Amino acid sequence: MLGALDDRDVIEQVVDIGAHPVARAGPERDAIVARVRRELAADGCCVLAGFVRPGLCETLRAEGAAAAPRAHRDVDVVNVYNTDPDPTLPAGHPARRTMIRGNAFVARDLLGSDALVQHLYTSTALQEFVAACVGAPRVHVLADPLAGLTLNVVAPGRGHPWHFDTNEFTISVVTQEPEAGGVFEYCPGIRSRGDENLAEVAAVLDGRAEHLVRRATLRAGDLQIFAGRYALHRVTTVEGARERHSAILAYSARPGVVGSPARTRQLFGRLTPAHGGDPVRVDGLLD
Ligand SMILES: O=C(O)CCC(=O)C(=O)O
Ligand SMILES: [Fe+2]
Repeated sequence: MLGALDDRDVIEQVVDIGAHPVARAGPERDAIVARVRRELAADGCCVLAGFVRPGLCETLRAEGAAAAPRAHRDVDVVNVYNTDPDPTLPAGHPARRTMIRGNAFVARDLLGSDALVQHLYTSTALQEFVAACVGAPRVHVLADPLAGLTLNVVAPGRGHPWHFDTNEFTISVVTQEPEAGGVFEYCPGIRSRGDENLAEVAAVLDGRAEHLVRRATLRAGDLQIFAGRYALHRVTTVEGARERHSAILAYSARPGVVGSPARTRQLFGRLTPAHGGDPVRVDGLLD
């Protein structure tokens, strides 16, 4: 399908670089970076529509669909922070609100080492572009062999409930659209490094804060850049017969980021030797 891939070629072969000239530094890439930064500053979210070449969208979809049965499909009871229940917290605290997590992740090591999305994830050119977009000197793939790159599988009748991400920024590509539902909803910047903003988080969970909720239309092959550590977000219930699949490419400005053992077990049902050490964290928030 793709010839031998030198790193820079990945972007040129996979991305519709006519529409999105992001492969090399220069004025054209700068213009896209400026747009992404504007949208991230205003909204915490930017969608580059038609990022993947149309001819490769079916490859991405088929590779995802082939991997989807390997998702860890435990239906969990979670809170927005994905932390353990803490009965010492006051009754109105958002961490005490539980939800059903109906989505399931395929871990990176089960996606197929030669899948298109693996090449995209490790592409230096994509990382340079992402770093420029998020204003970091560079970004790193996670040191986590499971969570760095995942396929998020949301089956009909299920949703991915409100949550915050562990990493500051996430890049994602829907690889298979649902027939209906499965909408990405988010509340940009609802919390910050120093402020959990518990009252508004609770209001969103209670459905009392529609004014804070935005919706992104994500079509297969679009690239979404999303500031998910500080934005509460979810995928609404998928309707119709088809699963919703999205590839989640997690990067961090800090090297060595690995998920906590508890979260890793929750998401993937297992640990690897990489999950033994002291986790590198980017802030002191609840999760
Ligand atoms: O599948 C998506 O579009 C969002 C997934 C997400 O929020 C996550 O994996 O943390
Ligand atoms: Fe997320």
